[in-house]
Amino acid sequence: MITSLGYLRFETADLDAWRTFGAEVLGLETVTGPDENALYLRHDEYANRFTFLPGEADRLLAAGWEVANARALAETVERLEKAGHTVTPGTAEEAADCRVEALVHVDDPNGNHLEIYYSPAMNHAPQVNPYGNRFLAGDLGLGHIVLSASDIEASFAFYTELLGFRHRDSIRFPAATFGGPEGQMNWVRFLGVNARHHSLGLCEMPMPGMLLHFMLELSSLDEVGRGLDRFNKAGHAVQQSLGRHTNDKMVSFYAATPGPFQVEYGYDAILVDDATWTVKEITEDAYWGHQ
Ligand SMILES: Cc1ccc(O)c(O)c1CC[C@@H]1C(=O)CC[C@]2(C)C(=O)CC[C@@H]12
Ligand SMILES: [Fe+2]
Repeated sequence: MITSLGYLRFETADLDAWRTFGAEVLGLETVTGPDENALYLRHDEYANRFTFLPGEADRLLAAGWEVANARALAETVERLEKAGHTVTPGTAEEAADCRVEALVHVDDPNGNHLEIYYSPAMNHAPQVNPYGNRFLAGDLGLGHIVLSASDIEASFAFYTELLGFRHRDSIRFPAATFGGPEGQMNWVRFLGVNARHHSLGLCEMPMPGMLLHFMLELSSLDEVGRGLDRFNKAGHAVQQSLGRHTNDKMVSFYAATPGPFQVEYGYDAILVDDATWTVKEITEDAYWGHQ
């Protein structure tokens, strides 16, 4: 059973752009790591939350998902293999690079690559950033990601039945918005693994699985507002204006990154109690804003 979204690893054709964007716009802390050609960033006590490796393209290489301990990892591997998925152990070098004790590799049914790990290294030096940002992460995980899935049923079953993700809510949107057939409605499904409302969104789209956005949560409206100023000043176009979501109640905006996906920068999301939560369908993505 997955307990949180732990890390993201990217390939990038423009490491310098991410170096500047990560530190100066997102307000993350640049940290050192084993590969001197890579860029490492963090925003809480976890030693490594974001790794960028120089390469040909800009894409998410892996989402790292945490389990409680070695036993939980072994049980998860067994469940995946029993269901017919190929699970490959990570090497010692990969674990060292991700700052975890051990990890395994597996693909979801739409080709999004996951790593499942236990025992992330902590960095106990105070997290420093020039903007006084206090990111809400820790046990809630680094934030959330939204992935595309052409066969959303297969990915939904994979994450909920094999990895313990809980369905929180869904929204329908016209398939034509993203190149699908006229008149058809597609789903976005929101899944949680801890008190964060969603750690994963699955967006039904007729294309190979890829990252659509990742979300970072801050502690105040002013941190989001000052972020908005930095995005605008740095020329990272805001692509959806400030607004409040109807499901997790987060106030956020979406902006371009140096990659072909967006970042959502927000605050004020609710926490979910699994004991009392029931699945909903939301029929608007925002109470206001997000234009
Ligand atoms: C509706 C919603 C609630 C919480 C979130 O964190 C969140 O990112 C969203 C937006 C989901 C959003 C959508 O509803 C329509 C299709 C969208 C725009 C995408 O292509 C990615 C995000 C999707
Ligand atoms: Fe989001």
